[in-house]
Amino acid sequence: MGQVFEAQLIGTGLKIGIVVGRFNEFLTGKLLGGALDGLKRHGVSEEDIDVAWVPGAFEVPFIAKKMAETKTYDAIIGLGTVIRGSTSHYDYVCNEAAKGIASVGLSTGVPVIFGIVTTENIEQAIERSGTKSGNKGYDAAVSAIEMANLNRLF
Ligand SMILES: Nc1c(NC[C@H](O)[C@H](O)[C@H](O)CO)[nH]c(=O)[nH]c1=O
Ligand SMILES: CC(=O)[C@@H](O)COP(=O)(O)O
Repeated sequence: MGQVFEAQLIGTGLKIGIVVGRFNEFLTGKLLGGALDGLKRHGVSEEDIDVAWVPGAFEVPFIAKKMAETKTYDAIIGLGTVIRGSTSHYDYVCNEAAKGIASVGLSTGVPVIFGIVTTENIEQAIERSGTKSGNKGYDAAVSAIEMANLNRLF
């Protein structure tokens, strides 16, 4: 076997950008709280975390790209909550957010984490924002630390 690359979950010294959608703010605020908790518990200093609010999940990739292009962040976390309504709007917002986040990471070389909750209804969103299914913001923070450290190995 060749080398095995596996990163530590140690956030000391990492600089992290967070982009969070204001749409459904009563839930995205909880995701942001979870992300901040996850980063700080793993050693990221508060002054090394920058937060940018955008109107909704659709706009997350645009500002994530701006942040990534500064080359000052070790990883960027995109947070948002998209809840299906009665039209096709949901699909457009989710698809662009997912595609955009993936594309920013690949084009800039800075890991961008997909912390967008996409649900069929509000109950599912609440469950993933700090209640029975945990907090997807916290999970995104842990992924950001892992990817930032893994990225340094290549
Ligand atoms: N319906 C949701 C949206 N919609 C707004 C879009 O994200 C965007 O801000 C608007 O179309 C202007 O470009 N955003 C969410 O984050 N969550 C939703 O459920
Ligand atoms: C995901 C959304 O954009 C959603 O809030 C839109 O709801 P609707 O499809 O009922 O307009």
